[in-house]
Amino acid sequence: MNTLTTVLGYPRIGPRRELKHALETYWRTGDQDALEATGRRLREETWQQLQGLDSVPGNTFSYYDQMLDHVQLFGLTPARFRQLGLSPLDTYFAMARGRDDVAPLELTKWFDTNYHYLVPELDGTTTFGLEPEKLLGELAEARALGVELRPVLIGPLTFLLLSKATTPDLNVLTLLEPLLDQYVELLAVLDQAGASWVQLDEPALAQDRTPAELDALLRAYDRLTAAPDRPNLLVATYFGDPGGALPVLAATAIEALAVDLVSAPGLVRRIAELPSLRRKTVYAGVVDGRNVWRTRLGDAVSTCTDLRAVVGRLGISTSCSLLHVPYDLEVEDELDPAVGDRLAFARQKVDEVVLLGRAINEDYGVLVDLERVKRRLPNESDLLRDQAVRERVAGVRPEDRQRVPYEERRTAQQALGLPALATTTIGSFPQTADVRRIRTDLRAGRITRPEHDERLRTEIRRAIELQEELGLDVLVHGEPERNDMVQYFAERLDGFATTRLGWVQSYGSRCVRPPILHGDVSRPGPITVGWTSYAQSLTDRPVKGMLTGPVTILAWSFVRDDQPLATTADQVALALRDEVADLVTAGSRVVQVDEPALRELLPLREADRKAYLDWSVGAFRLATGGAPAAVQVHTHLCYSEFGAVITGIDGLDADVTTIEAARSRMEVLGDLGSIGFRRGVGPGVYDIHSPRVPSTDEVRALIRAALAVVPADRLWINPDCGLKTRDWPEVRDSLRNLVSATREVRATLG
Ligand SMILES: CN1c2c(nc(N)[nH]c2=O)NC[C@@H]1CNc1ccc(C(=O)N[C@@H](CCC(=O)N[C@@H](CCC(=O)N[C@@H](CCC(=O)O)C(=O)O)C(=O)O)C(=O)O)cc1
Ligand SMILES: N[C@@H](CCS)C(=O)O
Ligand SMILES: [Zn+2]
Repeated sequence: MNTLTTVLGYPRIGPRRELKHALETYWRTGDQDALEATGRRLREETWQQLQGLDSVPGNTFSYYDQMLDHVQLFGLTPARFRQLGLSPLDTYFAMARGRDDVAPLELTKWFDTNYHYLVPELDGTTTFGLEPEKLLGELAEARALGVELRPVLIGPLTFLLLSKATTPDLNVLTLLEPLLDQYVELLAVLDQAGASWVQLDEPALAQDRTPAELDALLRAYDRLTAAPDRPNLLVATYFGDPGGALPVLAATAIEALAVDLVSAPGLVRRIAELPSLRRKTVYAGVVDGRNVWRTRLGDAVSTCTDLRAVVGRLGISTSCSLLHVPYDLEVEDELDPAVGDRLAFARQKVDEVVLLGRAINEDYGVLVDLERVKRRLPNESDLLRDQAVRERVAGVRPEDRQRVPYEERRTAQQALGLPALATTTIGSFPQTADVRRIRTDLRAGRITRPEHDERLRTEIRRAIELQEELGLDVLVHGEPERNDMVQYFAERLDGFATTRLGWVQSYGSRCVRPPILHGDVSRPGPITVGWTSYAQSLTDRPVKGMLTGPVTILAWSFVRDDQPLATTADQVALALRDEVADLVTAGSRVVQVDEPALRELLPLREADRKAYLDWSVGAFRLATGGAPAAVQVHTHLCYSEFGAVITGIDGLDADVTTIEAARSRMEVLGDLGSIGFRRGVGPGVYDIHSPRVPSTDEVRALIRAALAVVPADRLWINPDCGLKTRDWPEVRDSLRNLVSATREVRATLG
């Protein structure tokens, strides 16, 4: 039987971020026709690019987020949005972005990736419905172009487990049966509409699952496969080994299973032990959907050949959706060929899948081509090696990761003269179109480097003046010189390459261009010192030096896979350690090292977490361990639930930790309390994800809630995260309220 080819999903933001631009225009002008036309065009282009595959995934397009699409699909729009009386599209965007006094759905990390999804809300009164118009419209649209789609849905178990119970004590699994009623109906509707396959994504199976959850999985797929009118079902597991869920799925009557052999190559052996899989199609996810290295095609062919021997029918696929990689390497005309030749983006990965399919189907000519491609791949030892960096990492001593005890530092830092409930912000100020234009103008040669620098200094002056006027205690320079908090550093470190158009969706219309960490990392010279010193020269108040930490730099880059992440993290940490030293020499008394992604890289399974926290916390401490006692080290975390890394956060040993908390109404305080966190902490009191200006009353209430857990001399008052996505008027008003609420509460302290 011939081997089948597919990919599990595709990017949707557009090769030149067409969807981002269309969305932001729509939010400004309300031109729905233009937005829909862009959506249609992007879908058509995607289907064209996927034509060479045996099965083309559908429903990979979304105007904002696939989980949010399922909220509408299953009639789960919370009442506070329905009451707004908006059109379906505007209701959808209201859930994503909030509106006036209506808070949006929570935004959180999609597993251990840098993609963020909106969290569906469930409560004791939840009832499900079915609104399949988007899915049906797309099927018809594709069919008119001669393309048959395999609609991709989030599987029922993952959907429930990723949702949030908004009433206490609701076990979301109790909603499985009524939700399955809707899936059964949906399958019938899709069957009726001519879909012969449906893909159900169950990435939650890569996490530890309880027996009750595995039982729910069995019930779910027994029920779905027993549905009278349904397409064939492909269940996709990815981001890791599905563990105990593998035999459960194998025992159900699903027709096909997709497994991620990049993150879990050992699965081939486990699959061989399950005779029921000899009657199913198994898709081998051998092309990495999350990293940009070319597939080692020869190795992939051997893996696929091994798998083919133990399953009913072999399929070849990507390890997960290609949502997490950029569109097309071909447009990257500025990449060093020594790096570029080792890469494959989404389009190239589709070609790899097609090529592998042909090779497995015994086309020996293709195998010869494969070998040629393989030979062109540089040998791992050709990676940019820097002996000095390797020796320095090898020479790191435990004391390099250790500052003097906190109490000694606290005494030394009293020289900063900060009040109780010290106020600060997280770093960035609005990255307006004008600020971005400064960089674009330099790049296009419209302004000179000195003009560029002067315009940035003007931005810094504006940020410092505002902070002084508002009366903040520890200031920031506002980061106007940075395109992105990771890319900026990557552009200034050896061992990284950056792309021109390698955009990857982070959330909604927001994108990032993850740098490519391809060799040994070192710092040719100071990176941030000039801007920070300039800002400090404008004020007597302390200005924070502002760096991105080693774990976050790794998490938000595409990282070499030929050595342990721990080694790569230490290389980055040493570069940052030198930057900290230079900042201190230039007069910085406070240095912040952001680690918003500390939670993100946390392994999905408990058993792997300790080792991760050891090296990640160690890298942060190596970056900051050289700071003298009198220098106050801050760190900042956001975008996550922190419970699972709370001991890691403690282990960072930062003097002050600012952390997202406003959206979750200070949930993190419970976690900090549970470990007896004893250093400075700033739980966010201003939700910066929404344009809403928090009132003084609101901020005061959050400060009071925090004071119940953290004493005033260790409590910091700050927003949840940086202000780069906000406008100046909102920022001014919000920070004014933040400072006045703080002053009011301060006045009541004994
Ligand atoms: C904190 N977050 C971050 C994550 N990952 C990162 N790598 N960085 C992060 O900051 N993950 C978790 C969160 C996710 N949050 C965000 C928030 C905001 C953005 C964002 O705003 N992204 C921007 C792109 C940023 C950027 O690289 N800008 C460049 C390029 C600007 C540009 O678009 N230039 C145009 C020309 C414009 C002109 O005016 O002429 C062009 O090149 O065509 C820059 O500023 O120089 C976005 O627009 O989406 C991301 C993640
Ligand atoms: N210093 C960064 C942290 C974002 S997580 C900022 O303020 O944007
Ligand atoms: Zn943040």
